[in-house]
Amino acid sequence: MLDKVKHVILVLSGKGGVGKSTISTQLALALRESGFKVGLLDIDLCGPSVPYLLGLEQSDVYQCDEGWVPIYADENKTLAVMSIAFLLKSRNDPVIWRGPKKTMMIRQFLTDVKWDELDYLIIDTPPGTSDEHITVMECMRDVKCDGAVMVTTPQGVALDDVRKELTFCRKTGVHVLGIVENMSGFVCPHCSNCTNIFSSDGGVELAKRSGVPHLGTLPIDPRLNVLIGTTRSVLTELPESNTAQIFKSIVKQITNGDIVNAVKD
Ligand SMILES: Nc1ncnc2c1ncn2[C@@H]1O[C@H](COP(=O)(O)OP(=O)(O)OP(=O)(O)O)[C@@H](O)[C@H]1O
Ligand code: SF4
Repeated sequence: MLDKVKHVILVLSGKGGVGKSTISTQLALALRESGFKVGLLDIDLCGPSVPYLLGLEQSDVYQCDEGWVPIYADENKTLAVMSIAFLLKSRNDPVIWRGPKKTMMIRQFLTDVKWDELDYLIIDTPPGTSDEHITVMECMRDVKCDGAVMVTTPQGVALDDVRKELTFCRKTGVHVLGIVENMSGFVCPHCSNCTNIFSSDGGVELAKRSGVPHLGTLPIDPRLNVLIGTTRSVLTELPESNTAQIFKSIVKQITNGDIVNAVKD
């Protein structure tokens, strides 16, 4: 049930392991810190890691007459979380459902979670352009989805996959809000200097060439990993860091509505 949800934002990546779940989670937390009521829906059947990232693995979800009730990550109920992982007996259980069951589960997840009033619902999707992906996109046609934030690393292989993903979005009619380049350079935990280990600015270039906004470039920041297993935001924990400033800027761009309108026009 998305009728009480004002904005829906998908987080996509062409490839696994590029930081999609980390960005979905920190984006949700950053939106919460900015005063919004937020939901985070993890439908990454390949690796549903949101409960792990937020330290909610032991939480149990239950079903009421109106659907699944999400887990609230805080007392004020400003962050509601639902993940496919909550339905697995153990975090190590693989999701071995075949196509139709997976598809049905995703559809149900998009329609049968009892979200309260939310300003933003962030959806962490499976990577790539698989069947599950197509299902998500199809369902999004019926939902007032603002668009997708695309996550990539700066390397060529990841960028190739993002290119495919951009084409996929165009074909399925999902607006692309912009590209976030992740793991671009390494922030030294001692002196906070950022060193470009691999190539850099690949995401920026791709955004420019594709005519899609570049939302920000995040370095590999080992301090982000300290936040794993908590519901703490980089905005409150590392307020002076470049990483926090980038998340702030992404939130600003998403919430001021310009990019939503720019891509829709
Ligand atoms: N900017 C970053 N700085 C430091 N570590 C990061 C950063 N982004 C992601 N990571 C780490 O990289 C690993 C992979 O990230 P994550 O699980 O978010 O990727 P993913 O794209 O969601 O992967 P999957 O496709 O498997 O779901 C995690 O251990 C995460 O903590
Ligand atoms: S980045 Fe700075 S603190 Fe880190 S290893 Fe290099 S000189 Fe030392």
